[in-house]
Amino acid sequence: MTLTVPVIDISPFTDGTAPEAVVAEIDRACRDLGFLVITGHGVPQPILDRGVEAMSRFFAAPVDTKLQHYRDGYHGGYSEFANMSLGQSLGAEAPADLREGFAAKRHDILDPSSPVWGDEESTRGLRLALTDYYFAMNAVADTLMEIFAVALGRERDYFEQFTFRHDSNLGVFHYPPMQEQPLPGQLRGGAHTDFGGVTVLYAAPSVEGLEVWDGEEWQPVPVIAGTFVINLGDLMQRWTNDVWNSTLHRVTNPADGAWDSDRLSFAFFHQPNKDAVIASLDESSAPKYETITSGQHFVAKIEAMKVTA
Ligand SMILES: O=C(O)CCC(=O)C(=O)O
Ligand SMILES: [Fe+2]
Repeated sequence: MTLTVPVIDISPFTDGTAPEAVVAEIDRACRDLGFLVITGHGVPQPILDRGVEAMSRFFAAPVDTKLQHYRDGYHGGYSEFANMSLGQSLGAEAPADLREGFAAKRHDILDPSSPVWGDEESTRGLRLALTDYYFAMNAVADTLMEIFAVALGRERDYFEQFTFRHDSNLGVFHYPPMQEQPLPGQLRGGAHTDFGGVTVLYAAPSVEGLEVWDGEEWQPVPVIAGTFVINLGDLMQRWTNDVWNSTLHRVTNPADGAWDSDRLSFAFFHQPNKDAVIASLDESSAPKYETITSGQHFVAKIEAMKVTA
């Protein structure tokens, strides 16, 4: 049987009309590919639109302007085109991804003088748009963690103790129009699994390209305006002792005739508190992994992804 990416309306959980049904559907999806598309998430469209508008303007600026949002040695802010390789996180050499990005963690969002904002006066609009966006995603992640807790046989608020002072990363990625033939195997985003707990991805309206490996072939993730793609990261797979899955995915290049298209995506990588102790939540199986903190797990993963060539 081919596993698919289901589309799940989560509003019956939040409004209390049919929480068990939502929990059961999400548990199923997490056991299968660990990928799902959610509707009924309650995030107002204008918050998403403002984020898209602010980040489109940001990426359209000259590189010199964007580099004002970068400081050597500081994690976050602007990262130039093709300086990272998602594929490399799997351990082998892989070509750089055909994208540029911008990243902010919660401590950046809360600090107007963080290096990620560059010249605060001219970029205040960007900061405010991303602040609203960030906390909207935080709320979606909190709801998902409640659903996850119930699905894993815990109280609804179980994960709060692990996430209350999280410093999750919001990554915004711009995949520019293709200028030249890519290197062999070079993609907009190489095949990888996400590292953390759960990712909330918004890729509408410039959507096409995200694919998930179902064990046999690459499947396109359903593209539906106003929805989020949710996927589990490696930390959640480990935390559930492999009962749930973190699955390989990638962003493909546009077809030959569509090279002038660009693509924008927002990925909120929800990560538990740095000091959260991750030990198997599955009581029906012997633990397969050592206990680790969320912070240790993250650092090990991120180091592997840097392009060294
Ligand atoms: O841009 C996308 O649609 C997905 C990007 C992604 O998977 C990632 O950055 O982890
Ligand atoms: Fe990813």
